[in-house]
Amino acid sequence: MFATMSRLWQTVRPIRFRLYLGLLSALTASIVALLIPQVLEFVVNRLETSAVAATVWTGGAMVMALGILEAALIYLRRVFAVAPSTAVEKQIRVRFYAKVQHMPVSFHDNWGSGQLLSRMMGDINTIRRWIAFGMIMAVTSAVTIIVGILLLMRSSVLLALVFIVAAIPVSVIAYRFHREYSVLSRLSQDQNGDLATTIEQSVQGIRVLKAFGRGPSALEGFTEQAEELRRTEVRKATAIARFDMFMFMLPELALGVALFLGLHLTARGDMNVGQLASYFATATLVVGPVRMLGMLFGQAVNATTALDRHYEVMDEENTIVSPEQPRRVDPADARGEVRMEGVHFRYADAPDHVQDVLDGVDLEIRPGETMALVGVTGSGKSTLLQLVPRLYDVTAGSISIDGVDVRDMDLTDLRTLTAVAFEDATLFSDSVRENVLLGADASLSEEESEALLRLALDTADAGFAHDLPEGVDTRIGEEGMSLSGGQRQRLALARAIAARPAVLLLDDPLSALDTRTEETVTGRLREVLKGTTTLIVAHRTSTVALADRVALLDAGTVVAVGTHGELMESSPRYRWVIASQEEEARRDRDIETMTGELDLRGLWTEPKR
Ligand SMILES: Nc1ncnc2c1ncn2[C@@H]1O[C@H](COP(=O)(O)OP(=O)(O)OP(=O)(O)O)[C@@H](O)[C@H]1O
Repeated sequence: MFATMSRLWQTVRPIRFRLYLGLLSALTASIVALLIPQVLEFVVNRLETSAVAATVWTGGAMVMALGILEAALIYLRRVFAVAPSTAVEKQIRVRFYAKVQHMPVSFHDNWGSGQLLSRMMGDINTIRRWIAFGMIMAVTSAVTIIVGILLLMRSSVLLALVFIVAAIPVSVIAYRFHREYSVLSRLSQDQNGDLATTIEQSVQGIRVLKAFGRGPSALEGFTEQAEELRRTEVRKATAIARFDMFMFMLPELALGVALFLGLHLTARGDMNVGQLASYFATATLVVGPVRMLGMLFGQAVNATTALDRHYEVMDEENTIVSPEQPRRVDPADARGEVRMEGVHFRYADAPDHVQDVLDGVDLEIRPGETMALVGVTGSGKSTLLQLVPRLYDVTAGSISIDGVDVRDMDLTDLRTLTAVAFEDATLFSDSVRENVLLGADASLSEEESEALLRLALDTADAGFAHDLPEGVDTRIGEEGMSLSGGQRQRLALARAIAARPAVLLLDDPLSALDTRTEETVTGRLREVLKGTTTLIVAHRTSTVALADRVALLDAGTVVAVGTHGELMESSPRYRWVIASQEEEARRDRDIETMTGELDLRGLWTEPKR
């Protein structure tokens, strides 16, 4: 806990001064509150010797003034602590977002999105509450208790000892509570993250769940997860309730014993009435922070857990970064020659006995050439494509563009040189324009951007965007208009084209298009892509036709390279892969026809007589 908290102390460095001021205000407010019993003692003792009215007036005015001062200081504590703590919260959140953004794809393969979401929202919120309130109040309560006990000693050492003795079981109970609650707090926050992942997956996969009638079983699974979290929360609440019970009971017991002893001492004349009154007023003020310390202890444990979870992500090492001294490649002068030499790759979670997905790939794509990548499903085509812009790094061998190893380039340069269109087209909740021009040169003038947008949409046969309710300014994506799979794919393709890269990487970008649209797009791509080196994963023979040459990927290596015609003649394996792809395409077409017939029958209704 202390190591984590001292790390937090480094994080709050920019607002430390204001936190000190907040702490000072809170401490002064507590001391002011502790002065009130001293006034009480003074008033009670003076009543016997001085004029009653004057003493009462003076005492009353002093208590009121101290009360107002205490309230003003509490206000100041909030002013000093709350605003800067929200600034730190924002800073922590932005850094977390930046970290998650910069981490390689392999990091995201391992982390559930719900876990990241709950760390980004819930945990950081807990940390902010600890900075703004918990941290200051924990110190203030501890100081109040210490000063309070010193004042109690001033009234009576014996009676103060009663309080000190009560602190022994409190610390034993607090230690045991800490051990139990830390485990429960971590469990609950992890379960919250898992629950968020489940919600996110169910919302994203709602169509699949509905289409396969898996809604009830998904609900069952979710209910079970929610029940587990509920059980953890109940265990947490029980632990807090038990701890709170002792934190309430022990000070009250101490007060009871002190009252018994105090009255006895006063009756014997060892203590005056003023001292007794002051003792009990101070004791009542000390009891508050003791109880609060219990609550704050729970908050400290929650904050430590939240911080540990936060730092777990922040401490993850980013393996895909720009080298310290990158070799500059000017995207404007790039020829786009791609060379792969002895490329090996295996996913981090692959079992030891499994062969590398890419097991020594050698391939050269000439400047301006369009190369199709063909292979059976799972042969590693998408994986190979992702190695070029370093979404993953090769585990051995090298990939170079224009003779420069991609790992020696600045990442921004590399990702300006390359653009990818994935099969699974991701669009953001933004306008068509913003989505398509996402990777476009930011220095283009408005007219140039417009022209580029038009060219990209035309090439990808995405002219439908102009007919949307607000044309290319129509908001699409999750919070906007829903588009069909083919429309989404065409926009993703337009986005890759608009980036005007030297190396274009297309992961089966036409799979959701019907044959006729695919032909149109293929023809236009041929024209526009003249001069752009293109590596295209092809599942359909019609896409292969787009390519100047084809590479056949099999068992982790490139086993044949040549034109489609050459390979059809020379490679039996290629003929077999193409034949299976055509068979698959024929089956898809049959299914399309069958669906059409079914639709017609469904739509046809008996005319009313
Ligand atoms: N993120 C990942 N983590 C672990 N293994 C993965 C990951 N992505 C893919 N794989 C595995 O790597 C192998 C190659 O997958 P890849 O997607 O590259 O094949 P592909 O040839 O593109 O397949 P398809 O034609 O079906 O798209 C597969 O066995 C797959 O299970």
